[in-house]
Amino acid sequence: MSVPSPMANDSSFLFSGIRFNRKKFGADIARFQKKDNDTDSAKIWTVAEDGSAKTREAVEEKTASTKKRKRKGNSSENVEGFNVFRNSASVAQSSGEVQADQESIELCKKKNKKEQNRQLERDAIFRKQHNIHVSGYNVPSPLQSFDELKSRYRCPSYLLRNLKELGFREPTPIQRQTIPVLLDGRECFACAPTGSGKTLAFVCPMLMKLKDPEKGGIRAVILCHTRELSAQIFRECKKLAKRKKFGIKLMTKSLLRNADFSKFPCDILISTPLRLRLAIKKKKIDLSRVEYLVLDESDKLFEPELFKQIASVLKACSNPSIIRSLFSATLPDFVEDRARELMHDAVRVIVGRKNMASETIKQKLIFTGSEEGKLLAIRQSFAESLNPPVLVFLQSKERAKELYGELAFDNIRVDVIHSDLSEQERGNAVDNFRAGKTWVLIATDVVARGMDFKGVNCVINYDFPDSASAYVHRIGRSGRAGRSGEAITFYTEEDIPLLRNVANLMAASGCEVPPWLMELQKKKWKKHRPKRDSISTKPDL
Ligand SMILES: Nc1ncnc2c1ncn2[C@@H]1O[C@H](COP(=O)(O)OP(=O)(O)OP(=O)(O)O)[C@@H](O)[C@H]1O
Repeated sequence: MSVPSPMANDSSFLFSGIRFNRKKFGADIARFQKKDNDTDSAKIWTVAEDGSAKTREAVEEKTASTKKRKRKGNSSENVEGFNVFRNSASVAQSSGEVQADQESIELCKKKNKKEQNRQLERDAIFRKQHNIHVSGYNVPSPLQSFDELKSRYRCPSYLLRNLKELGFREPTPIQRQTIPVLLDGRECFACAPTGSGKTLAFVCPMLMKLKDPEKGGIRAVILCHTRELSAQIFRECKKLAKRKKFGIKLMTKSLLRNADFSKFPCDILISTPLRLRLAIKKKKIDLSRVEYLVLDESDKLFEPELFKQIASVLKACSNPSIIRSLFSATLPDFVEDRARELMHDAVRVIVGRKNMASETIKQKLIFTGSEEGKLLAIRQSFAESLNPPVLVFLQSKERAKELYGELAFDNIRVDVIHSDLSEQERGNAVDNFRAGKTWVLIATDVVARGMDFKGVNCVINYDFPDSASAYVHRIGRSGRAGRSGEAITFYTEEDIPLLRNVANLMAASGCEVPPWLMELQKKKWKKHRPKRDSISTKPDL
């Protein structure tokens, strides 16, 4: 079939292969030309640089010169071009013309379909290589590289430069898939291992979508469960937004107390649910313009004690075109169910297997017999080979304080973090650990999730974790961003019923587990916080 040049007559190329009586339908041609010179329908078929006729999409892909358009609508747009003309009452095409017309549409559809299928195959292979699993309608292709952010999505150069300066050469699997999903305006819930770059996976598309700073209210909200994690995400946002004057705010105690939220220009607000709920209730903060909402560590946020606060934030974010996304390294079924209820047409993205520990962590179980045995074991381990930074987790703040009391006088730089400390003290503990001033940080689960302490060599579960997700998140403070790490879990008699559960998690992430452990009976996790003997060796006063 020959393709007339689009230059000869603006409408002629629409009817390639059709004999058309121009004299008879002159009036309609004139009307059509006038109206649709610039519409999508008039540009469905165009001539590529090599002179061949291609769909608009194919040419755009090749030259990457025009702005991204919604793919969804393309096929209907194709047909619409013809419909506009056909519906004109004055047109009465002969049956031959109609047939040729339809053949041309069919051919075009077939070509499109073939190319779409090929792309789907390429995407499936690429996802398999990167262990990405998706479900949902019409999931966009994963990113091959950060450069594709520019060619496919016109990523501004400040952001590409910042990515480069931060040393991010290749997107991680979760970034490869969720960035295009969010840039396509789709809601999503995502699960990927600890330390796999989920923060960038939601901050990068958010900055791209916000485009430029504005002063008309709060445009994006990131919620996470602790102040420490909020502060960390705030810093990451600032680094990624460098050279662009976005209003990025952290909901601190003083902001909550002093800010006039009626005049609050803010592009991105990062907060814990509790503080944002207080701001909604007491300060009447307006979230009705929020376009993007991220729930980080979403499974934690959906737990009963935080859900009430989350619910009031979700309600206040009343913009009907809001894009919401959920991220975590653990995604229990009840959170998936909630996500499906909450979101429209959401895409589900899982990297690796759901709820799995990172494969870069060497995991060990040590039987210590008693509380005394634990203290002996940790001292011995530090004496033999203390390789800081080391994080030690305990099941309660009381026990964290007790262990700190024991180790503070050994010759190691040790600190403690728990919820009884002030915001300032907690911040200092985190900063000193990050700066290498503290070698061993004793902690409760307050820093078990999300915290990115670079280069933690070893995590010690002094007290057995209280759930599978606690285990995955705690040990995930080491072995981040592809680095290797180590995790040691002490156990006593009280923990034996749940030993098999941890053994399963270890085996699933590729660790060697003694066969006898795999033969133990599996028990359903319940909040596992047995009453333990005191750690303190000092006599009671
Ligand atoms: N594309 C990338 N290339 C190299 N490093 C990256 C890349 N993206 C993020 N990182 C780095 O990986 C580390 C972990 O990232 P991040 O804290 O976002 O992990 P996460 O998946 O959110 O972990 P968690 O589940 O524990 O919250 C950070 O130090 C971050 O700077």
